[in-house]
Amino acid sequence: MSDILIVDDERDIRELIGDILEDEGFTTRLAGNSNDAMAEINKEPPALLILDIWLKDSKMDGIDILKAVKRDNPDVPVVIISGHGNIEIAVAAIRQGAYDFIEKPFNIDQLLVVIRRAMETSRLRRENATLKRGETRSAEMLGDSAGYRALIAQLDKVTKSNGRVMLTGPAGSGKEVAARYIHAKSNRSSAPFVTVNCAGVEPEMMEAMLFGRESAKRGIEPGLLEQAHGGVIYFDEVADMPLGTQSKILRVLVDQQFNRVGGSDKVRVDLRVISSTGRELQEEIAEGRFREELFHRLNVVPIAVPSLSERREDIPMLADYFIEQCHQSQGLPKRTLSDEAVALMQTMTWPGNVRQLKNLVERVLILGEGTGPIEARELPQESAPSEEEDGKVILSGTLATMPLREAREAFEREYLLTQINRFGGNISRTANFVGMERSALHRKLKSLGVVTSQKAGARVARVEDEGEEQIEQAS
Ligand SMILES: Nc1ncnc2c1ncn2[C@@H]1O[C@H](COP(=O)(O)OP(=O)(O)OP(=O)(O)O)[C@@H](O)[C@H]1O
Repeated sequence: MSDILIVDDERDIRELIGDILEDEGFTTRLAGNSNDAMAEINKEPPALLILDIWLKDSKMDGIDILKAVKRDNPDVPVVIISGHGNIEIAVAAIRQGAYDFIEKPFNIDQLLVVIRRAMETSRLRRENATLKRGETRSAEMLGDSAGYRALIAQLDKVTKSNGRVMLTGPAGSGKEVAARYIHAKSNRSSAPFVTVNCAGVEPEMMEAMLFGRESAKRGIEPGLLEQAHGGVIYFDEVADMPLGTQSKILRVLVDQQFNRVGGSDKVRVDLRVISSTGRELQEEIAEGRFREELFHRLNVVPIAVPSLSERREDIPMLADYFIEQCHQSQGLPKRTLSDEAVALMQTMTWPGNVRQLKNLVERVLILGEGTGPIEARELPQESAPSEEEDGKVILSGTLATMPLREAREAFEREYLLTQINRFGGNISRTANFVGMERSALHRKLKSLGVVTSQKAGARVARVEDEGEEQIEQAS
């Protein structure tokens, strides 16, 4: 597909451009007014449209044609030809979705560079759209909890604007999924969504990757910014962007244009920028690791993505969804979750958030026992509470699956056994510490089936009906 439609009311110009492009191996069609142009487009949308802004003897001017094309054939790149001194109109055209503009009088090399780049970007965009179709399932966003619904309400508010969004939240909470949601619901949804993994790229490679490269030997290699033209660029973990690159990105945000590495021509891009961070950017600024000016430019609309522990109600729905995904993509058994397994999952700590849940589901399905419901014993038992959870009670897996009365008894038994052994079996000190009368503690221990005994010089506390020593030796 290398068919280019050239629309210009000056016959000499359209024929000149046509001849140049034919010499370069493109097929061209020509139109001298808006009626002919629209007829050609409706007959067969071209691979590229070169469009003069001012069209004499026409019902529509170039901007009207541009709008019609962007409405009906948004994938067709449009290069505007503008008369000298009409730069504002050309910039307005870019806002309407034109790919780029060239000013009359133009030289042939300049024209060819712009056209090749437009064709290349359009090809990448089609490829990206194909990839995206395959990816849409994984970008699906699920939930029904209050925290999730509040997030969706905020995301919905920003989809129709062009405002820069900063998504904050812990690792694996779904920041990228949220960014893809904004893109999919915006009027840029048919244009690319390009992720820049700021943490995963060597600082010295970052600029070539973002801005592209230009050299006599290898020609033009468009970078990610160019590939995202018209769409969304997502800076994942923006705090990891090297300081030098931060300054350059700041310039791009101010000027809306940049040079490729090794190139002298300015490249213009129309982008919506979404960034994410799991770190506190104010701290990074205070430490001199993040540029404050860039922060203010990127942080126009801050949106917090809740951690999984702030939206525990969503866990069953998410787990079912991941089971279905594993079944579809890897043929793993489509198991259900037992009530105990759900209760355990809803009380566990999830430092890795939704990603951790997804990985856990996959692991259980791979290693699991048969095809029946997933049982609590197949899930990892909670390790010691982390420091972050300081002061918060972490339920052990078994406790979480019991009715309150039993859970309370189990807790009291465990708690008192621990205290008695901590105080070397001394009931008075234990009673004093736990805040009970000595006699009341005795009665409590009895009702819980805990006996204390002197053995080998140390007092040990154990649960009577299990007949098993809970703690081998008190200190
Ligand atoms: N609401 C959701 N519904 C369905 N899947 C989700 C949801 N949130 C996250 N996921 C899945 O969890 C995984 C992690 O999500 P994502 O990559 O968006 O997190 P992140 O916050 O961007 O992580 P990081 O900060 O580590 O890059 C992905 O596989 C994603 O598909």
